[in-house]
Amino acid sequence: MPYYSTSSTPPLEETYVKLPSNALLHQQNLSQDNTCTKECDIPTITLHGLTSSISQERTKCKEDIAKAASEWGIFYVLDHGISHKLLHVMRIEQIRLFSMPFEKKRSWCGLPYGSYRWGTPTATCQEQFSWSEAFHVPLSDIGDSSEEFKTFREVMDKLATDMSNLANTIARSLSEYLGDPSTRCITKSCNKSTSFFRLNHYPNCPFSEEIFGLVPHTDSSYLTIVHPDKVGKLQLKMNDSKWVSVQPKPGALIVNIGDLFQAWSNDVYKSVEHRVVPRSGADRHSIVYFLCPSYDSLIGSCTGHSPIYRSFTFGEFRKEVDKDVKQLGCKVGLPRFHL
Ligand SMILES: O=C(O)CCC(=O)C(=O)O
Ligand SMILES: [Fe+2]
Repeated sequence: MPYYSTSSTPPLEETYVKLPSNALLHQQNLSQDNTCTKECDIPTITLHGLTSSISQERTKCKEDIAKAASEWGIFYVLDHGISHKLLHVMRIEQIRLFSMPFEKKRSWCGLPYGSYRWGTPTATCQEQFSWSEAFHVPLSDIGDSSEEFKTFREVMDKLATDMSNLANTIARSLSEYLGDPSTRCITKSCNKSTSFFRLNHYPNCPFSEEIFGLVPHTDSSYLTIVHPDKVGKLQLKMNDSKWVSVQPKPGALIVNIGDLFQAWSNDVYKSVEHRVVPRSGADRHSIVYFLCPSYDSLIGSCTGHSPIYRSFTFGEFRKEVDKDVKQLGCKVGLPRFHL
């Protein structure tokens, strides 16, 4: 019987050690300049300001969000309106899901077929491998109606509604700040059924010094909302190419700008490159909501003149990303659409 058939852990180690190491990528990833040396205090936005009865406070909050999105591409939000109890219950369901036998997770687990991913099937070397497993849950289809996943579905559905409202509130604020009449297009084209959740699990890793939990990437969304657990390990790339770590902040969610907002805003808002490093001695979990439009939605520049990227549909973008990942082992993303 293969060792993993009754274990919940996917065969990450067997797969990783069989891959060759790429000396050049290894050097780039782990060189002195690239090593994460410090913690970073990203901006914190208290969202209460957006609904204040005082107009100056609403304007100030909008400005703060836009400033954080353009200078950092990532920020904490407090007063986000998502119940801590709901997030806690979701976390319990998440841990229960990942603790199921690997074979069960792989084969079905009550979610749409293909929701479960582990490692990096397209990796051609160790440096492209992610030491993690994930469930991608499209919100149009939260899974079958079996009794075993009833609570999971109910909690996920409630959280999806709340996350969708939060994501749309932030997206609306960011787009209104740039003052474009097409503002409504963003929030109109993104709804609960076009966005998705990713539940991430980073198992305890014996090679934590030399491997990624999630390889460096930008998100292919308008924006992303992350609910990390207490284990840090999320890192972002600063303008000087140095990696810094973003610690979880009690009560806060982390919002990061994705590629679509960067394209739409003509590079005003930054889709920040980030990665997760695994930890030896502890597992890590995160719940991630990606605000995405329907595949046929056109992403054009809001400025209308001197656009940096050609217009593209979200479907086209995803297709390009999938092709690059298959052929090159990594995503190219927005540079493919540069004019
Ligand atoms: O686990 C995290 O903190 C971040 C996950 C992430 O970047 C992603 O799922 O795209
Ligand atoms: Fe990400």
